[in-house]
Amino acid sequence: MSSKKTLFDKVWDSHVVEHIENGPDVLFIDRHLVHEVTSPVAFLGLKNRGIKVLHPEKTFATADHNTPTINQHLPVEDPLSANQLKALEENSAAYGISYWGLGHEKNGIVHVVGPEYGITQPGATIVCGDSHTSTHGAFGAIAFGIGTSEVEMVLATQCIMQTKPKSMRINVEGSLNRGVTPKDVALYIISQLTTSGATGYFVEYAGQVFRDMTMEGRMTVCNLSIEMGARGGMIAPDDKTFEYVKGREFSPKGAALDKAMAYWETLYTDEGSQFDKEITFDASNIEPMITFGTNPGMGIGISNDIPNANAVEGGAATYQKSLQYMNFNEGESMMGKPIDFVFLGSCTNGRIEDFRAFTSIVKGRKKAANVTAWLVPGSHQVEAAIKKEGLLDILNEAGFELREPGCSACLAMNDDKVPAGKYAVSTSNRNFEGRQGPGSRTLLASPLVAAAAAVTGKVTDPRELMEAV
Ligand SMILES: CC(C)[C@@](O)(CC(=O)O)C(=O)O
Ligand code: SF4
Repeated sequence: MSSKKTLFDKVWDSHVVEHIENGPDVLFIDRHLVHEVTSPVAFLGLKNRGIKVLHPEKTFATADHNTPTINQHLPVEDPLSANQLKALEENSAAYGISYWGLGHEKNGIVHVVGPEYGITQPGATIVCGDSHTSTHGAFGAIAFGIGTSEVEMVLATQCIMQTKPKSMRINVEGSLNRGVTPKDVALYIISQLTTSGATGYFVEYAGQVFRDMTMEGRMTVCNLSIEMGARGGMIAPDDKTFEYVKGREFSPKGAALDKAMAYWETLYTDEGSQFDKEITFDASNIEPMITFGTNPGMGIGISNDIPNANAVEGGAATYQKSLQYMNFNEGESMMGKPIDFVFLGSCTNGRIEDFRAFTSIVKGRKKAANVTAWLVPGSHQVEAAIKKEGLLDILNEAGFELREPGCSACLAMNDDKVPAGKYAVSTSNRNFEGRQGPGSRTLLASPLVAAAAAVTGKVTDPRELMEAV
């Protein structure tokens, strides 16, 4: 048995409380993030069994899915949303869990505020009743989504039973071309692997492209791991990671930080470690991406034409159904297709870096008259940074308004829904049928592509609008 270990092995093995013979491992969970959608039934389970939350100090709740993104100071009108939010507030109070509800200065999308407040740390195990929990892997944590019954298990025991996934390393070597963002890297990888290409694996992203990325960019990539079926995704922590984490409210300080750093600096894959699967891509092959179908794997480089059915895994019938829903045809170019909505936000691309990118394109231009644009910061910290950096003035000048934090139009669980038949260029992570509202048609893309569409009113290559370098 080789003593060489992958990053994933190191973190996983250091959290195994018990191994069940021919069964799963029992993992200790360092941080448990909670939101209003997948927690009510879990808390009810605790109540029915008369047990309490074992580690409330390791559990953090925020409201994000059902929240309106305007007039958050007013009562929530939608009765279902109001009930969900009220239940989370009451459960958090009953079980002694910190709750960042509507109007709280720390409120925001769960996968945005976790890192912002230092809850997310290298080498930790982090779970949430949400498949985009993989976001936190950007810090070298093992972070993954769990179901409601597992939420209850973690609340009660701070542990979870998990079968160890296989390990995959995805390398992207070289440097990104102009106009290519971390979102494009992720959509490109998913288009190559398909939505099931990493099923059963936990992925480590490695190579120059990820080393060169900011923490926000790394979070975007890890966030999308689930969209190729992976259990999670992670990137080895480095000085960029440590600088991001240090000084945040819940990150270690003083001697505790020195101790943590000693552990964090061991978090890398040993030279010569073996992965169950390893794939390498060349960054020079990646251009701005856009999806044309109804799963995140149905993406193409923006200058390419929609591929024909037999070129696509999953069968011609499924593919045709998808094109029918989108009212697109094989062989068509995406460029120039008229769009109706633009959504900048979500746990994938709702951070300050995303608003900087969007603003860089719309600066000095005007929102297209036929476009409804929703610009939704991932948190109040992002909102404050947008204002502090003067981005809001530029956005307002271009005809855009900034909303208040929340999941918003990423999914149709709040007031922000895209009407049936309308096309939305969206910086979120899912383009399933009806994801943004019944009959809505989602084109997943980067903040640059979203901005280019917002000012032209149609699918546009952002490189045509970028300052010549
Ligand atoms: C549906 C919602 C709760 C969710 O956050 C769930 C998830 O990501 O698992 C999503 O974005 O699909
Ligand atoms: S922003 Fe979208 S993907 Fe992320 S947690 Fe909210 S609903 Fe889920």
